[in-house]
Amino acid sequence: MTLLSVENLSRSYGKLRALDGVVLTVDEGARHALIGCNGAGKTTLLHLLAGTIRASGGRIHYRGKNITRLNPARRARLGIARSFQTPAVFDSLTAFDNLTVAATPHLAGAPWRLASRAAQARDRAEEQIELLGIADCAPRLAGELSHGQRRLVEIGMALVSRPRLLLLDEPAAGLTDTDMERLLEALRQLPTELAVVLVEHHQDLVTEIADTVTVLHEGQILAEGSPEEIAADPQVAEAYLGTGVTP
Ligand SMILES: Nc1ncnc2c1ncn2[C@@H]1O[C@H](COP(=O)(O)OP(=O)(O)OP(=O)(O)O)[C@@H](O)[C@H]1O
Repeated sequence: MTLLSVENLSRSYGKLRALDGVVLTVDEGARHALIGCNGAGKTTLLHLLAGTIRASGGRIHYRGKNITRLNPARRARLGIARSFQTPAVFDSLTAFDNLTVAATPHLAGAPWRLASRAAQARDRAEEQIELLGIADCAPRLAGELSHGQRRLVEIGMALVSRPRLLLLDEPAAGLTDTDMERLLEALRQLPTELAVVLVEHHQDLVTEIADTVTVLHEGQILAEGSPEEIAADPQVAEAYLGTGVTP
């Protein structure tokens, strides 16, 4: 079933068409990767889906509702969560407290029932820490964690809201091999009903995680298919030629 559909989406910066007439469908529970050379428009598309920038044209529908003009907070309340290229965590809080803080705005119940909400937030944080396999990080200050651990904490912060759509911007960027293995394991454990859209340069991660890959080139969709189809697509290879990168 379709969760997200993007029609003719465009974004300009002055005269530059960073994104130009993009059409995209993401099903419930999909694992959808966005790839492309530097400057292809991947992060722009992710920002547009999260609502952190406005579209110059086109529409975004999420669960049948037109969300094109909704701000990020309203999209978050509808179940759209995201991570950033540089992990956005509170350095002076423990990993556990980061997740607890992130869970709090998403809890049901009257805002004045503070004790009950705090307990719920801690339960959610605990559950997520367990699922992501980061119990060793939980009592430590986020500022003292490795880049890869901070990345997992940030993904945990997105997941405690129990989203239906998770947007990940280059989750593997700058990770060591060990952290990469932890990230892959965490992504494999994500709930099957959760849809994930990820921007990623790391080919192994895309092949392992994605069921659909969309290739962006100069703001437009160049190709879409399974990771195997994309790897065999001569147009895609051509687009990457001269960049020193293979898809
Ligand atoms: N705030 C901005 N102001 C002006 N131009 C921008 C802005 N943000 C992005 N661009 C331009 O829009 C185009 C698409 O950028 P975007 O960051 O979406 O590409 P990308 O595919 O994510 O690249 P990368 O892999 O390097 O992160 C680029 O030419 C970029 O320079």
